[in-house]
Amino acid sequence: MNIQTPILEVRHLHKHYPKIKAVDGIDFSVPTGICFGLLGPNGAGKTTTIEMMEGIIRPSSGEILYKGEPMGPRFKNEVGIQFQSTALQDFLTVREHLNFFSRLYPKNMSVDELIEICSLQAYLDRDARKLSGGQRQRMLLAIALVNDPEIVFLDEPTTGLDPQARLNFWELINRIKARNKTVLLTTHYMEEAYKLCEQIAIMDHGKIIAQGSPNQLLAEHFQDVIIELPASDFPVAAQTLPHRRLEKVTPMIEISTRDVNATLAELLQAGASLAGLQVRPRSLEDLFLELTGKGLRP
Ligand SMILES: Nc1ncnc2c1ncn2[C@@H]1O[C@H](COP(=O)(O)OP(=O)(O)OP(=O)(O)O)[C@@H](O)[C@H]1O
Repeated sequence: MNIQTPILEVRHLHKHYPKIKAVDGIDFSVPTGICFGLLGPNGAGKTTTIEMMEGIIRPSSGEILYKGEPMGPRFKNEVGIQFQSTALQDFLTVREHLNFFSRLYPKNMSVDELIEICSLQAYLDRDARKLSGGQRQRMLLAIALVNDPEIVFLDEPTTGLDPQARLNFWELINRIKARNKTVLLTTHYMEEAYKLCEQIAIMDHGKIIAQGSPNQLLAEHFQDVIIELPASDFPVAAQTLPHRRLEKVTPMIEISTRDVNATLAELLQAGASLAGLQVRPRSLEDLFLELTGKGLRP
């Protein structure tokens, strides 16, 4: 493989159902060794896209290339897919699951390595049905890695996990990346995408509406920063500042500014208390809202 050849390339990909264009002509490429995030609101077409890339459903038209060639048996041997928990066998322990799935592939990562990477030491003899959400996701990740894949597909792997379990899972993804594996991730969590992904593509209505590195996209779309302060501290005299109320989320006011000093001076002059004030850069969540007009809540 030429060093420049992306590990995966999607060209003019469509998936049309009788009543909907689930995926409507998308193009992107995934360089080797990065974490690539596919983002979008509910129904955007992420799962349909990822399932075509995994070879689970057939595109209506377009093509997907693996290492520059149409997907074939080589791809099947070199891909790892994190299954949903329904793929687990009743009554088997974590160790038994890893042994069971390892035997299905000619090429393996050793069970000891899987245990180490996915931090499963403490649960090896536990019945898989008795694992917490975070522990189950770690075991499913280990199963996705049994064939020592070059590319790993993770479809919303942290949905429903508590913040600590999500943080633990991010650490595992970083361990996988450190082994030069490519990760294809879908997520509803913008912070997750920002922390893990070198590149993202944002989908809506079956199309890609933005793609690039998170920081590059933020720089392209925003030149301002946000000043946040409690709505109760926002004086009437400052209403001319460009602001928006977040009443539905928190009783806060967000003020967009390119000149923080000038805006702070204006707020003080209008009699605002700055005690509860925060200044933050624009986030991927802001970008997502701006591009799709929708909040991201799993
Ligand atoms: N087999 C199918 N038959 C008909 N319509 C489908 C089928 N699969 C998906 N769709 C529709 O295609 C659109 C895209 O669905 P998809 O599951 O890919 O979205 P998504 O971005 O993964 O959403 P979510 O974040 O909710 O998982 C949706 O409107 C969905 O209802």
